[in-house]
Amino acid sequence: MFSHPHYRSLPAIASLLEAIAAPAVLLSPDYEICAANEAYRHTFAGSDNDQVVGRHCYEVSHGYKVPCDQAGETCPLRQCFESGQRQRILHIHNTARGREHVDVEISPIRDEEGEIRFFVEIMNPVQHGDCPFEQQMVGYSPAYTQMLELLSRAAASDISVLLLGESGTGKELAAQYLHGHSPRRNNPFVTVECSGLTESLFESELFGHEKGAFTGATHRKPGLIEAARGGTLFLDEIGDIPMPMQVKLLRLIESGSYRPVGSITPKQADFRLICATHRQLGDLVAAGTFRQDLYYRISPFPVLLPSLRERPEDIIPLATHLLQQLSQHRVLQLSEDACDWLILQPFPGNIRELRNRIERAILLCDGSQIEPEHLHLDLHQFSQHQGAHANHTPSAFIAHDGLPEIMPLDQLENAYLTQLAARHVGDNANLAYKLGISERTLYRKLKQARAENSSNMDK
Ligand SMILES: Nc1ncnc2c1ncn2[C@@H]1O[C@H](COP(=O)(O)OP(=O)(O)OP(=O)(O)O)[C@@H](O)[C@H]1O
Repeated sequence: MFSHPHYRSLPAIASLLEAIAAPAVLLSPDYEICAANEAYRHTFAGSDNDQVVGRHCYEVSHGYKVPCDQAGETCPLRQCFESGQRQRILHIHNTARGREHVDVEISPIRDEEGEIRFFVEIMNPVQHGDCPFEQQMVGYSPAYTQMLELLSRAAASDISVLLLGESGTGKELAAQYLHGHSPRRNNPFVTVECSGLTESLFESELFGHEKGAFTGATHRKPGLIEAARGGTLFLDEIGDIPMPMQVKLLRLIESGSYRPVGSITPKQADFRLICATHRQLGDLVAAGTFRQDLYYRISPFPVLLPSLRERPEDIIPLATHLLQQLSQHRVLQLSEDACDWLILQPFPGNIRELRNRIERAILLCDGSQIEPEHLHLDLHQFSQHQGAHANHTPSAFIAHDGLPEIMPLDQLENAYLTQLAARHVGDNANLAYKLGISERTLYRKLKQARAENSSNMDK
């Protein structure tokens, strides 16, 4: 197979591959694996060299029968061949440990005439095996993979990252990921929750204060900037910082120095900045409530975290991961019905809402299988009953103070079900799930409610 003159240097290149700690292969332009290092063999085929050499990379890494670009993915080898340059891309590989995101880096190897003869491909796992379980990020959808690729590109540098996304999409976890994959990972990761901080508290918390700086300052207190020295400062909900504090933050970012409250000597800061917000900062700038200059300073590398609605295929892998994480002393699994129910949910609270549902379901489930009824309990239903979302609440029986009028329970149920059924036409199965009853029971109750309503009208 390797008798062609181009393959003469193979043994030398193969032994060079062993000097690379990450999984690495030598590929031909026809996607054939010509040599593989120990780490690659261990990751993809146990330890037997013959199981990978001579096979196609797309077959071993992905289980595909055709190259990645013909399977709807970007193929790094093809891109490298066409551009003649090193390429980097995030791919999901089927390893012996399961599906994993890997940062694929591929470089061309040329002969004396400058023709590309081989490619060296190095695969760095994106998630370190030593990452604590609760900090592991799960997801395989294209929207999530694109986001993860941006994070892994930004992680190695010191660039300021702005994490944008709805509440519960994983912004704080993404900030921890950035820190954990950065050269600063052995130094502190310090979170500052910006919403609700007053100006004076913000200043003394962030910059620290000297002894006697204000009444009650009985000793010198180092601020969070000092605590983050050499590490990462994560400003969560930065869109909530009032204007006067924005000026101070801007000064800190621009000059890299700050003065503790009550001190005249400036101190040098040393942190990598990550900010997050669920707000549209552009709109806040337009409305004049967020400084444009600060916006530009914090957003050289914006990353948008997709909502769960945009990645429905990740709901079950996430639910399974959270179940494993939260039920450590029990062996629990999701029933098929529970999975079917979960993927129908809109999840306005994103992964945090999914997590809350799983956490409650673990407590409500006595057996070993989580069923839809364990997942139903819904905060929105409570708030609807409290009149918080009066537009979703059957108005006929809600009094001005938001509480239901006192009326016989069966009438209340009839009125409630009649209005719900009118709003969910053709969606009885989902409605029954949400109400925690079978579809047949819902049908029976609705029939009864309609009969009673019409007999009341006849009276
Ligand atoms: N990709 C993921 N894989 C597994 N768990 C995740 C993932 N993303 C988020 N989570 C979990 O979802 C929950 C919410 O995440 P996180 O607190 O990071 O969201 P957030 O966007 O910062 O929310 P908020 O805007 O409300 O502060 C956490 O329990 C987190 O561990």
